Amino acid sequence: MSDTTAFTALNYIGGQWQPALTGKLDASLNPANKGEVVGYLQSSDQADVDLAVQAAKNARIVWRKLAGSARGDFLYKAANIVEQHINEIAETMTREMGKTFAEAKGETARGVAILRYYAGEGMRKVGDVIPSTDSEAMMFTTRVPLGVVAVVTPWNFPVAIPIWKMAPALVYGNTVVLKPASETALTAAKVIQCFHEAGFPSGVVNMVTGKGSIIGPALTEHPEVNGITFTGSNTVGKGIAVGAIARGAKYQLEMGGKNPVIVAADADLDLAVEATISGGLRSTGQKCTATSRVIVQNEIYEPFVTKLLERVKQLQMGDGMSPQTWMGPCASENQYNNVLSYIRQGVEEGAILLYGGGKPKGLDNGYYVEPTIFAQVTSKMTIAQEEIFGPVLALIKVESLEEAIEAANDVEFGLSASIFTQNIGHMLSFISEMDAGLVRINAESAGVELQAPFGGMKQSSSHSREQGQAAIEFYTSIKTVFVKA
Ligand SMILES: NC(=O)C1=CN([C@@H]2O[C@H](COP(=O)(O)OP(=O)(O)OC[C@H]3O[C@@H](n4cnc5c(N)ncnc54)[C@H](O)[C@@H]3O)[C@@H](O)[C@H]2O)C=CC1
Ligand SMILES: CCCCCC(=O)O
Repeated sequence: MSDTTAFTALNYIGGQWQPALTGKLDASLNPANKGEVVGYLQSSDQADVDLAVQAAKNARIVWRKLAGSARGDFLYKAANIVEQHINEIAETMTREMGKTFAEAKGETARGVAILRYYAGEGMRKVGDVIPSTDSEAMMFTTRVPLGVVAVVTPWNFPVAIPIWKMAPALVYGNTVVLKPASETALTAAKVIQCFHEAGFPSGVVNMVTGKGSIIGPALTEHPEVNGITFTGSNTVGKGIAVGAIARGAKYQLEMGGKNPVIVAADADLDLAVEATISGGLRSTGQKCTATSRVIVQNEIYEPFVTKLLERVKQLQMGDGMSPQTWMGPCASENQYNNVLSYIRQGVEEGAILLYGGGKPKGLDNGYYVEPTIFAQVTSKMTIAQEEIFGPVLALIKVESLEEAIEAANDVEFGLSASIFTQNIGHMLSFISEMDAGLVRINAESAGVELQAPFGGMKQSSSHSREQGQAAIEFYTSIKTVFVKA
């Protein structure tokens, strides 16, 4: 791989880099510097998807017949190559979607760790021996891959999410076709190049880029695609589920969040403030696990808000490539407009704009939105119910802890939730009563660990789990085997 100047990413099909049959390109733009073209991606259509799926189907048998440890060795090689190119991949990520270079490096390092984790999974047991009631028979379970898996991913973690889907899919014997978000297609191409250099057999790993509305359904509804793993918005995810059910394909959805942090009266306020800032505003609030609702007990509301405002005012916005930058721009013009629209709606519905709400001075050349804090937010307001996916925090004041947990649960989502308290009773009540897939005590709502199950409840998920050893449940099918001599 060369430097990170503007370049054109090709599709990767059957072990070959190739242009889309459409002959069309789309531009990938830098949200921190309007008009800067980071590079170009293939604007593919159904015919390109058909080629990729066919290549993945052709590679199935060879790949499945390898031992898990042999498949894992390819992942170890890919991990080493990604690690060697960490700066180039991270810079491409920052220039494509705006997160700071430090965060992009951290995410890429996380991708390396995920690859190594799943490489090791190739050596672990996959079934159980179960005693049959027939004493002359043997019964056991084993697992088989789904076949061809479609991997459809969003722009907010353009390295970690594709890898935490592809690595388990591959080590458990599937072949994959990746469809990355167009906004971060060049970053995806840099990662796929690492898989290419690792020497995966042709057709095991494929990537097709283009408009989600065009090649998304072409891939997820393709009759030769056996499984679909998706992360992104609820709107798109539910559409994928309908198509998958219609043709009996297995699917996995991880979608939106509206994650609360509860600050109890006995909380360590400095810790709670730092976690609210980090969990809510890092990556410009564009994490599905980001904090967006801040539920504070009345007794400490004023000191908490005073500390929060003091800290928010210190945050440095700017181009993610600048070492001074703490928070970059929104990832795209579309995301920027969405966030500003929600801010307007918050004001119109009567929330009090305590801080931010507009464009930071001197940063007109990018899609920047100030860190924004609303007060006097009620649970039924749009900004308390809908996922904004931007640097916007909604403060909700409550009297009791019971009221706090009730407010925390008063949304259709259930991905991640935090509480700050020293009281073990409060912790146990929160763990038991909070309807979320990730519940975190005295820790921010973001920052999941790769070895643990990840996923949401309610409308955040299709209720499977990714990451850790939980991932095997989606990427394989169990066979119960009965053998009589
Ligand atoms: N729960 C989770 O783990 C995560 C959820 N998200 C959610 O995703 C959203 C932001 O990410 P976006 O990329 O904008 O989401 P999105 O849903 O617009 O796109 C996600 C992926 O789906 C593709 N796509 C678009 N239309 C499609 C269709 N009709 N059929 C198949 N694929 C299609 C896109 O090209 C992209 O690759 C937010 O709502 C965020 O909360 C994002 C990251 C993680
Ligand atoms: C798609 C959401 C990824 C969550 C990553 C984190 O909270 O560390």
